[in-house]
Amino acid sequence: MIQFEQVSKVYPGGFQALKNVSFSLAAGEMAFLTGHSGAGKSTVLKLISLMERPTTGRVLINGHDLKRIKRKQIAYARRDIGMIFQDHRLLMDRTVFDNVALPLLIEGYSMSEARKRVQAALDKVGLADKIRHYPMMLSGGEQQRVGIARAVVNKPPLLLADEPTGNLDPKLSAEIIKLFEEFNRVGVSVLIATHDLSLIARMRYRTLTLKDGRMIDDGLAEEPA
Ligand SMILES: Nc1ncnc2c1ncn2[C@@H]1O[C@H](COP(=O)(O)OP(=O)(O)OP(=O)(O)O)[C@@H](O)[C@H]1O
Repeated sequence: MIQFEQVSKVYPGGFQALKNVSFSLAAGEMAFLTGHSGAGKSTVLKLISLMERPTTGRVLINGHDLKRIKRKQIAYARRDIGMIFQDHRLLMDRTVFDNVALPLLIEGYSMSEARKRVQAALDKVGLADKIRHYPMMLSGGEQQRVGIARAVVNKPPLLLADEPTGNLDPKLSAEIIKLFEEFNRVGVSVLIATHDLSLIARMRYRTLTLKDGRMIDDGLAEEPA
């Protein structure tokens, strides 16, 4: 699904965020990406979602070299990726329905089809009864679940999450991870960037570890002492 081959990224200004990073994530796999602040986790996600381009090396998605995707094709290519952010990036002056429907309406779905899909996505994250609410009326955990519903509403084969539990307590964090597991169980590939090692250790998933832009480990995380 995702393949990094000797990828380096130097940002304008000269900072090298990634150094010769190679790894792959198989279709249907779920893994965590961890490392200290500034280690390069978000940069990896930005390269996959075409928000940044590698300086050297190749990033392939389903065998397609992202270098071949032209600027005009980026929006189309991104439809296959559901993105989830720590700050969920909801439109606060729009209802839950409007927020989740947005990607579908941009893609040109009819309102009646969008309504069905939004309902199904909100059902999956357990928020069907909050469809007319505004994000302000929801708890932090609920807001994050609206963000997840928006990411999955057009059924992308890949979910990328950047610190999705960053603002949540351990119990809510576990619930969010359980949701990712449910999507993974039906075949969606999931890559979750987080610095929360205790969360990862409890999960026993494959964990990719970055340090100063290098991939230093790829295996199961250790339980913190
Ligand atoms: N657009 C940019 N321009 C210049 N430098 C950048 C840019 N984006 C990120 N960086 C630098 O690259 C390094 C890696 O950033 P990145 O956001 O990938 O790290 P991270 O592991 O996700 O960190 P955090 O956990 O703090 O979000 C950081 O030192 C950051 O300052």
